[in-house]
Amino acid sequence: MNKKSVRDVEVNGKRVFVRVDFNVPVENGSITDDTRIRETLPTIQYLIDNGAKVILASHMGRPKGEVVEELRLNAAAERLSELLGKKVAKADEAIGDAVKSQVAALNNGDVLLLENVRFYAGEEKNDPELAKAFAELADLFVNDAFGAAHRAHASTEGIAHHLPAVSGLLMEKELEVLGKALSNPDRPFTAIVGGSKVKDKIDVINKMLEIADNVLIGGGLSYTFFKAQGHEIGKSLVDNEKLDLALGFINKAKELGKNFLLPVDIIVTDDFSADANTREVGVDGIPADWEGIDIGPKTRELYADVIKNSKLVVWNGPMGVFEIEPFSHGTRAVAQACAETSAYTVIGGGDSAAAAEKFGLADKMDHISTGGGASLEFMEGKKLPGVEALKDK
Ligand SMILES: Nc1ncnc2c1ncn2[C@@H]1O[C@H](COP(=O)(O)OP(=O)(O)O)[C@@H](O)[C@H]1O
Ligand SMILES: O=C(OP(=O)(O)O)[C@H](O)COP(=O)(O)O
Repeated sequence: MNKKSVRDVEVNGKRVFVRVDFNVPVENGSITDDTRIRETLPTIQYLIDNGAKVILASHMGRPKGEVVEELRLNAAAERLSELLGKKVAKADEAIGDAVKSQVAALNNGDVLLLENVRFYAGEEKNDPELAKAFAELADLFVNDAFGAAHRAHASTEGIAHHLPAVSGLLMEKELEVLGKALSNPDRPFTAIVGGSKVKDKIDVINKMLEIADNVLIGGGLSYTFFKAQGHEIGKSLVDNEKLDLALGFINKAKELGKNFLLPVDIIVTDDFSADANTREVGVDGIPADWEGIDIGPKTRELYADVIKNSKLVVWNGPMGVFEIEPFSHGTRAVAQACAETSAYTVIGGGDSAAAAEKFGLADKMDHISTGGGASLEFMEGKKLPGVEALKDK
């Protein structure tokens, strides 16, 4: 990576403002998945061990500039305390005199978590005044919030204009792994793109057609391709405005000599529920009043084979409605193949990460990104503002 990391600067005795992404799922006040908190431990522990005064900041949810009680970061502070085996102080605000006093009271190695930065309207507007107020709390800015790196907000981008700014260790790891896939992939390189909407995945499919050897398509976005090819798709998900684009991708793959695979069979259903009727059909067999909901067994085998013969696999988006058990087999088969292959496997956050977790296969993957939107934008080849703002090496 060409950006400086926390290891490249002196932190001893310094007040260090660390932007993390503690935007974790919470149900009834309890955190249901603390992956994003655990993944920041190397950076926080490094700073503690090296005598920094650690000031953590994060967003949670989308409170739109107002205080929303359920979106306070108290549960995150408690979980972090447990994981570090050390008291983490929690501020009830993110700027202001009370916070300044709490920062002034920090000893080397102490940790303070500020309140949700999105309680301030200036955060998402990247307001320079708010960025300055954050910067005044610290001597150094460390960005470890890969999950929010695609946002140009006051605590991810603005603050970097007022303080020396470097990456944290999680940010560094994410950029290294995803960056290698983009710039110097081991081959055969297979990209798997699924999920619900074509429009969300256009740029990533386009980029993958250019850099990968195999592009496997699944999930709801397949049906736009099928319709573009003239197949009956019944009530399946479709984006009628993207039919030409879908055909364009098929042609582009041919021109570039890429192996672009669409499902060869499909599970269809007459209702979007666990006890609905289902059938396995070929791509020409979707009944007019049914919808495609998962890839079929032949496709599962075909895709698993490609995955097993790859050296690098990048997966973004489920193959079907995996949240409902009878429609989860395609996504499970892809996850299983990713778990078994000797290829280096990268999961691009979001629903595919949730699926791998649900099937108990998460620890068999080589890298699961902590950023859904961020990893997608990165894989599309876009620049991430939270990274661009950091110091070059
Ligand atoms: N055939 C399908 N029809 C409707 N929805 C689908 C289909 N296949 C997958 N989905 C849905 O797509 C959603 C995930 O889409 P998306 O957000 O694009 O993925 P990701 O978060 O991995 O990028 C899941 O909730 C899944 O149920
Ligand atoms: O959870 C997040 O997004 P993700 O689900 O796309 O990874 C990040 O914390 C960014 O949150 P945001 O999309 O509200 O800016």
